[in-house]
Amino acid sequence: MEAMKMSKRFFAFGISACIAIYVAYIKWRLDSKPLMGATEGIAESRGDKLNHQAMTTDLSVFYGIMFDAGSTGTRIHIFKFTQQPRETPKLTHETFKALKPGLSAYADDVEKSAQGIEELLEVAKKEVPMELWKFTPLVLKATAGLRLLPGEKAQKLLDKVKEIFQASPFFVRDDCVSIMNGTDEGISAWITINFLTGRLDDPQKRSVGMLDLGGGSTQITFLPRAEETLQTSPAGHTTSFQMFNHTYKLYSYSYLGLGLMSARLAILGGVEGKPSEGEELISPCLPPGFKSEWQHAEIVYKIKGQKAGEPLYESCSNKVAKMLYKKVHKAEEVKDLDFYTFSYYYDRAAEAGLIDKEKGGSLTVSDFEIAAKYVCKTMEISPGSSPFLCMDLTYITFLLQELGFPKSQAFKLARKINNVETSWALGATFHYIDSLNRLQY
Ligand SMILES: O=c1[nH]cnc2c1ncn2[C@@H]1O[C@H](COP(=O)(O)OP(=O)(O)O)[C@@H](O)[C@H]1O
Ligand SMILES: [Ca+2]
Repeated sequence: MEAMKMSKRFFAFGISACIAIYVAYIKWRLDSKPLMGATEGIAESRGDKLNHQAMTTDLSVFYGIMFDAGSTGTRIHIFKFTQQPRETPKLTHETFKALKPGLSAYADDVEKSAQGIEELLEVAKKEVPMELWKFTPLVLKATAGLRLLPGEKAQKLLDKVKEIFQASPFFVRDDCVSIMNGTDEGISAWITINFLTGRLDDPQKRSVGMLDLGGGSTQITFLPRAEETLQTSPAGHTTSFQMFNHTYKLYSYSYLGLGLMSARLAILGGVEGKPSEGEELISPCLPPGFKSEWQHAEIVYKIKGQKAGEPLYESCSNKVAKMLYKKVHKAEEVKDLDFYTFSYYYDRAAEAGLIDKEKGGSLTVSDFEIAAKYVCKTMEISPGSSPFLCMDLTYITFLLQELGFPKSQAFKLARKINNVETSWALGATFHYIDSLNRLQY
């Protein structure tokens, strides 16, 4: 149902507007590569005649501000676009700043959420020239953290942010603050990665798939080549949208509760939103004899490792396999496609020393498995400084296989491409600017 509504919404962007904007994207991508990061020397239009409608006509410089209210943190992305008269816009720069914890951490003290939002807005004020503030769209989209909160609590947080946004000097519409649905999240990230890797200009060119592992939810999005994939997908796992005179039918699904932090809780045997009241959560994935506290979604849990028996990796994988049992749809086709992985896939690979923290790299499912076995083995002797690493790597190893990836499958891990964060934020900004442009017609 959600995906159906989503597809309609995407269609509702308007076919003509979509074609226009994506022709612009494609030309922009082609033109922008050499310009990435090189913003100096570009004349900035600062006249008072600037107005919102002029965004795609007269302006030589414009900006878009996207807040990502994730379950573990809030991040601002400030995108700078340049556009010469009668030419297509180019993405020339991104400014990024992240704060922890996520917005959902303030569910019981909404006023406290203001400080972080205001701090990030200050970054935008520094970055965007003052005379462009009132033409610069400001948007916040929340993901799993707010999806997992009771509706009323989430709404209060959104209302607070909206109040702050409306008092800001930026351009805000009524829809400036919202909870994004999981399919939009996956599609937006898919657009980002295919845009940044230059695959959006040619529908014949093989697109790449996208895997995002957040704190609360995880997404898989790809463009199936086999009709069978679409036909055999469960309801709600496919969606379509119009792009560059082409209808893209994507496989996109977001698993709420299978983000890494939510998965930890499930593996520990806890229930989201319910304190365990003095009771200890004992896990076969934690180092034997290890005892500590773990905070998740504002609740502090007492946690403990199970007594040594089986090797840690063995006992942990049994638990993880049970936790994931029948929760994830295996799409056969994924093994024939190239995928980029984001967020915690990247962070945990970097923490385990599998990739360079800055440069990223390429890894197979087996690499995660070998690292999991190695880390779990070392933890049998000493918990070390990352007591969750055995659990996290084991979970990633199993999740990837549950999603249908064979052990030999290689993934690309990139935090940034051309100095732009690989996240759903850029794709979602495209959509938003597109919807603003539509208002002109
Ligand atoms: O734009 C980004 N740049 C770098 N890392 C990001 C970005 N967005 C999310 N992450 C990473 O995502 C993970 C947390 O996911 P998040 O808090 O977004 O949960 P959610 O997507 O389930 O709401 C962390 O590893 C965080 O570093
Ligand atoms: Ca996220």
